[in-house]
Amino acid sequence: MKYISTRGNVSKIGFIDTVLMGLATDGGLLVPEKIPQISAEKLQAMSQLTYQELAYEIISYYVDGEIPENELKELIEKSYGTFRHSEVTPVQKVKDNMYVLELFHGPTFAFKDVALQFLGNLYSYIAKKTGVTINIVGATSGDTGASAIEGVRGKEGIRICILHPHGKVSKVQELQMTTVHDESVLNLAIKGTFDDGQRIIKELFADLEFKNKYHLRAINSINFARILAQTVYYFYAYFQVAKEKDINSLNFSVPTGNFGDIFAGYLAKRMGLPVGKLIVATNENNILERFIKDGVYQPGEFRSTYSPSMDIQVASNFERYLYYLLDENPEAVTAVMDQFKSEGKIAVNEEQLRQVKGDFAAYGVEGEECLNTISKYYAETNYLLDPHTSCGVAAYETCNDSSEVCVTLATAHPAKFNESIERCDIEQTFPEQINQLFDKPQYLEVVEAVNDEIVRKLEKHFSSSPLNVK
Ligand SMILES: N[C@@H](CCOP(=O)(O)O)C(=O)O
Repeated sequence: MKYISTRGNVSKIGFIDTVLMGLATDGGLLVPEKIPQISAEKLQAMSQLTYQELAYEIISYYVDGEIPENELKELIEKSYGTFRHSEVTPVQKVKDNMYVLELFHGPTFAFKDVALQFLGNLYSYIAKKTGVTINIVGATSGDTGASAIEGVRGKEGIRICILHPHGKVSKVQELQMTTVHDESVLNLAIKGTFDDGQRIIKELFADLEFKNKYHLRAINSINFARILAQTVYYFYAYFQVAKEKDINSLNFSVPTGNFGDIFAGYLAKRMGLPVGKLIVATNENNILERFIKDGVYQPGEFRSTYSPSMDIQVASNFERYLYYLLDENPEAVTAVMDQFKSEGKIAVNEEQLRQVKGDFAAYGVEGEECLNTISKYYAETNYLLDPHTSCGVAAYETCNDSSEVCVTLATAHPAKFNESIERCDIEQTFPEQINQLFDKPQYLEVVEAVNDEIVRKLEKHFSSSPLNVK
């Protein structure tokens, strides 16, 4: 399996180089040259596997022998050994034809752990095998940061710096990131939005001299390994639902801001998983919803919402989808992305819009609807949704036909967003790991969202005492 850039100027690199490169050196995103196809017989055989066995099968297609079988199995075992649920990502039936896929049983109570426990161990493995330096920079709207830090903290040869928007993440998200006291971890709270942080990260990666000098690595979903690890739970959910229901295909409703999680579902579908509708659930920051409905991709005004992890205007993985929408033509992708840079918007033609509507449905939750959905499901089913999952459920209610079976991705535990849960007059019990955070000191620096200031901080952090790789 080889990987190429959506913009055509990186070709035929292997899996480990793809992980290390993060953002493609031509500014595009890395994708597999060919998407592996899984036959119906193979799917049948996979349906009986444990989560870890399934992860091995799926990830193997993409690693393609670059990591020996026993070592890859060990990486996977280690990554999911940290989860609190034996099934890793269990499926719960909430109503007839309506399930949730609980992705929050990892160390930081968010779906990001599924990929970042794996990526953290993978980086550590690569560092030990090859001696390369792993200096991670990432941007977060709340969940990726804590999960990435948890994935790499204490691992030799790895340093990490996370940018988060100051005052725009939940209290628990902030504490999860900033109570980690470790010389390899730097938390920068930027005076700006997640989009500012994501733009800065992409600009740093595009500065190849800086990227190479400081060995920058990505943990955001611009890194293909993130998408890959996230495809596994779509397969797992399908097999779990198929055990109790006769289904020909399954719809998924996916709360998404950066388009990574839904893109993983799109990839699973293209690999051969019988996925029906992929429902994009957003909040008032609804660029994705507007694109899927009208074919125009144009950032709107930033809004702080009850679901802060999705407070995103420009979705990183959108370019990966564009690549497939534009018939895998890198010149066309480059032209469209150049147009986006110069004009601030992209518009697809009618035929392409038909294709988009065939691939996705979308719904953007406005205002109190998020809280009302939490209250309604708590009252009717006793299931407590976090505000992002609530957007997913509201989108399911709007876009799913009642005869179709749908799984909504429960992307985080409600304890991470008590600010919203309290507004519903619901008192929840915090898991002990979250309770403990409130007594700890915090370590963070507040900075302007400007490249120079962040570059200075990174230079200092990444030049600090060398971290030994054993
Ligand atoms: N919602 C994310 C934003 C970053 O997305 P990623 O999937 O590219 O890491 C967050 O919680 O940080």
